[in-house]
Order: sequence, then C-alpha cells, then structure tokens
Amino acid sequence: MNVTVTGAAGQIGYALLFRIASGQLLGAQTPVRLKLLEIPQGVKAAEGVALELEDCAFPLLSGIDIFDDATAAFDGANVALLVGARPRTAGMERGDLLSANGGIFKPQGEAINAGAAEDIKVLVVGNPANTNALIAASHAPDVPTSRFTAMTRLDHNRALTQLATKAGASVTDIQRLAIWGNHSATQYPDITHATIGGRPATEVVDDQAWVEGEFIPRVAKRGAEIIAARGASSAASAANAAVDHVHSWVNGTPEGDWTSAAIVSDGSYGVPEGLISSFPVTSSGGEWHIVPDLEIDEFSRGRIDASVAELGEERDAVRSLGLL
Ligand SMILES: NC(=O)c1ccc[n+]([C@@H]2O[C@H](COP(=O)([O-])OP(=O)(O)OC[C@H]3O[C@@H](n4cnc5c(N)ncnc54)[C@H](O)[C@@H]3O)[C@@H](O)[C@H]2O)c1
Ligand SMILES: O=C(O)C[C@H](O)C(=O)O
Repeated sequence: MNVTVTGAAGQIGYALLFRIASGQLLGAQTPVRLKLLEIPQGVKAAEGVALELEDCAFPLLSGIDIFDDATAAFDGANVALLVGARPRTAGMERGDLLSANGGIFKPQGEAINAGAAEDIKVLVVGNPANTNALIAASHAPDVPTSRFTAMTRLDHNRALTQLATKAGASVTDIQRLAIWGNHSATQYPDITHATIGGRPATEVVDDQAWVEGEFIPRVAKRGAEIIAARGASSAASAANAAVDHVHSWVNGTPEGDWTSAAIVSDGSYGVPEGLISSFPVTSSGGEWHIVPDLEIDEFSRGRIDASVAELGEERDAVRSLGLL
C-alpha cells in the first residue's frame, strides 16, 4: 500500500511515520511504501527522517520516496495523510489563514484527482482541518467526496479520557461518545448517548454543571492547553489519533460502538449537505456511516448548530476567495 504523508518533516510527521512504518496504521500483514511530501525547504529534514526510518529496519517498510511535487507524491496513493499546513502566525486573520491553506489544499486535491489509486482514503490533519478537507475534495471531482475526511479523533480520545477520569472508570468502559461539528473550540463533545460500564454516562456523572463548565471547554480547548504547556502544538497525540482514524476506517468499528470523524454531511441532523462535519460514525467495508436516528436534546441542538454555523462561515469564506 502506498501511504502519502504531507508535512513529513514536521513534528506530527516525526511522530507518525514510525508508527505507519511499523505496521500500526494498516496492520501487521500489509507492507507499506511511504511517499513523503514537503515544501522544498523541508526536503532535507525529510531526508533525515527517512534515514532514521531506514535505521529501524522495519520489516513492513518496502520503500521511501521524498517529493516536493504534489502530483508525484499522490501518484498511486492508497492512503493520504494531509498533515502539512500553514500555521496561524501573529497578526494573521482567519481569512489569511484560509487563503494560505487554500493554496496548499487546492493543488493537493487536484493531484489526488489526477493520480491517486481507486481506493484512495484521505485524512486531513492540517488546520483548519474540516475546511481544508472541503477545499481538497472540491478539487477532486472524480473522487467520491466520502473519501475526504478530517480528523476529530483526537478530540474524541481527549473526551474519552476526561470522562473516564471523572467517572473513575477506564476508557474501555466508555462507549458511544461523540464529537460533533468543527475541529475548533466550537466543537461539541456529546455524552448524552454515551454509556460507562453499560450505564448512561449522564446518570453515572450526574453533574451537568461539570459537563457544561469543565468537560466541554476542556476538550474543546485542549489544543490550546497543550500549546501553553508544551510550547508547541500536540504532535504525538495527533499522530496517534491519525493512526486510530485510518485504522478504524480500514478495519471497521466494533459492534455496538462508534467513534467520531469529520465526514461529508448527507444532511443528517440538520448539518447542511456537503459540509465536512464531525459526527458519531461507524465504519464497515472501508466506508464511514453516520450513526442514524439519535435523539438530540435541546442543549445538544444548540451546540451542534453553533459549530455547524462556524463551518458554514468557513465554507463561505473560502468560496468568496474562489477556493471552492
Ligand atoms: N486535526 C487535529 O486534531 C490536529 C491536531 C494537531 C495539529 N493539527 C495541525 O496539523 C498541522 C501540522 O502540525 P505540525 O505540528 O506537524 O506542524 P509543523 O509546522 O511541525 O509541520 C508542518 C510541516 O508541513 C510542511 N508543509 C507546509 N506546507 C506544505 C505543503 N504545501 N506540502 C507539504 N508539506 C508542507 C512544513 O514544511 C512542515 O515541515 C498544523 O496545521 C496543526 O495545526 C491538527
Ligand atoms: O489546537 C490547535 O491549534 C492544535 C490542534 O488542532 C489540536 O487540537 O491540538
């Protein structure tokens, strides 16, 4: 399998590539060829990472190619992890960020359209991830939009640990947690359908003030908390979530449970069709499915609508920049 990773010389790339090469992404039976994409200034560092990958003598790693050209990097790709993005810097407005990233994700979408394998699966990690995925998908008209996803698995994993800690339970006791909306501070981590050890999480926790005042903001702003503590944004946990996302996509989700991923909306739950929004999802046969028929209470409705409204604004902004 050809796995293309963009931003390969960055900090997430450094945490991600070794896990892919060791077989944790696609399984212990699947040899992997890595195709690394960097900007020209990043190529030398990517070559250094490739030297280290060689030094691991991973039995499943069948080769490494390094590119500064998107068309070549995505040629034949079965899985594409779009990590490289333009980070927000001081004084940069949201519009500037969207415009700079449009300059990255438009040509990458075109390159995926031109040469990726029939079964291509794309995960966008680089922020703003949902809207970057939308831009890439809209420039790949021959690839089903369902193959373009954005990462909210890190938010999901963050929520699992916060809830488990509050309940004095293990993360493995928790099922049916969900992240809705944008991978941003407006996201809605939802415990209303979750169970802990088979009991409703809302009953086990029985503390709505904690849910609203601590749990939701802690999960939604965890990225900023990591940046403040580490002096750099999350990297190993982001790489871990990317591995989890693709692993679930390829291998399916366990019976009776679901996970969270940002996928194209079919209009479910009032999320406008075409937006790439996080939903509770299951995976089977290499396809994501939005969990149907969940009851959405009034509090959840307001939170979902707010995050989805932000996604709509981002879409309108990139549309007005001519990026869709
Ligand atoms: N969705 C999530 O949950 C999540 C979590 C953590 C980080 N992120 C985002 O992931 C992105 C990467 O984070 P990082 O810490 O690795 O950043 P980083 O700055 O360490 O690395 C990014 C790399 O991308 C490269 N790059 C830039 N433009 C490129 C292009 N057009 N093609 C190929 N490579 C390119 C850069 O040269 C750099 O090496 C950021 O946008 C970050 O905000 C998302
Ligand atoms: O929050 C950020 O800016 C980085 C990343 O998206 C994260 O969630 O850790």
